[in-house]
Amino acid sequence: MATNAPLIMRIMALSINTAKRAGVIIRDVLKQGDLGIVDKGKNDPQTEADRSAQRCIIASLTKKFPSIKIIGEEGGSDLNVCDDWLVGEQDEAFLKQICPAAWQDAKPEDFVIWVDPLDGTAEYTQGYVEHVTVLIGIAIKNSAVGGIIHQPFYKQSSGELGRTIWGLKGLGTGGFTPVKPPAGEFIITTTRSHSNALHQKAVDVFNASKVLKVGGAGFKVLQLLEGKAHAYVFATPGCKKWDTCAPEAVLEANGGTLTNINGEHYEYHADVEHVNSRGVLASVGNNHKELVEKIPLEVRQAVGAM
Ligand SMILES: Nc1ncnc2c1ncn2[C@@H]1O[C@H](COP(=O)(O)O)[C@@H](OP(=O)(O)O)[C@H]1O
Ligand SMILES: [Mg+2]
Ligand SMILES: [Mg+2]
Ligand SMILES: [Mg+2]
Repeated sequence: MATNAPLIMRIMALSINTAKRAGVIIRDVLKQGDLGIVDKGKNDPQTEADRSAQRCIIASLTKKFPSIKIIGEEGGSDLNVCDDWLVGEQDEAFLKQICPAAWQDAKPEDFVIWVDPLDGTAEYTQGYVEHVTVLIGIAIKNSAVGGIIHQPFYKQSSGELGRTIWGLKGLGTGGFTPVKPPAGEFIITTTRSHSNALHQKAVDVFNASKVLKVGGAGFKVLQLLEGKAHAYVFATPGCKKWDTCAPEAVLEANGGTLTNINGEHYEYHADVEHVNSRGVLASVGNNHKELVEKIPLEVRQAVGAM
C-alpha cells in the first residue's frame, strides 16, 4: 500500500513525521540554552533551531524524493546530517486515506515543497513558544495544495508535548478539531513583531471587537481554524511563500480562504518571487470578498508600490 500510494500522499505522510522530528530539534535547542542567534535583517532573526530543523527536513525529503524541488527559508543547507535526523518512515494512518482524484497523477516535476523550519522565530527567542510552528507546504502546478503545521510546544490534555495538523485540498484536515469563530463578533489576528503605520490603518478600518497580536503565519491560521479569530490581516510585504504555502493549503482544505490583500491567490512555482509583496488576508467565513473590499484603496496602492 505505502509504496504504491500516489506521490502527494507519500510526500504528505513523510512530511508529517519529518515536521515532528524537526519539532524535537526545536525543543532540544531551547533546552540546551544557546540559541545561536544571527540577524538576517531588521526584525529577522535566525537561530540554531531554524538551521538544524531545516537540515533535518530538507535532508529527509530529498533522500526519499530526490527529483522534487524543495525551497527552504534558510537557503542552501548542508544535507549531510546524522542518521538520527534522517526521517524515513511515513505516517501510516495518513496513507490509509484515499487520494483525491485531482492529485492522483501528479508527477515529480509538478511539485514544489516550501519549508519554513521554524515559523515565529522572533517569538521563539522571546519565550512565546506556543506561537512557534514548523511549516511544510506542498504546491502542485503553482497552487498550495497540501500542508503540515506542527506545533512543537502545544500541550496536549494527555500531557504530551506537540501536535501535528495537516490539510490536503479535496481530502480535508486532520490533527485538530475545527471550530467556527463566535457569531456577532469580529476578531482579527495579526502580527506582533512586524507592524507599521500602513498595516495598522488596514487593521483599523475593520473596527474589530478584538485584535490578537501573535507570531507566525502558521499560528495565526490555526487561530482561524480553531475559532479564535475571524480574519488574519497583514497589509504589508514581509512574509514569504514558505510562510503561507502550508497555512493556505490547510485553511482552504477546511473551507477558508488565504489570498493577498487584493483577494488574489499567490503562486507557488519554483521561480516565483519569495516575498508575498501584497500582504496576506485570510478568513474562515464566506465573506472574503467583502473583507478585501474594506481595505482602503490608499493602503492597497501603497502596499503594491513597496
Ligand atoms: N518585515 C519582515 N521582514 C522579515 N520577515 C518578515 C517580515 N514580516 C513578516 N515576516 C516573516 O513572516 C512570518 C510571520 O510574521 P509575523 O509573525 O510578524 O506575522 C515570520 O516568519 P519566520 O519567523 O519564519 O521568519 C516573519 O519573520
Ligand atoms: Mg525567519
Ligand atoms: Mg515563517
Ligand atoms: Mg522561519
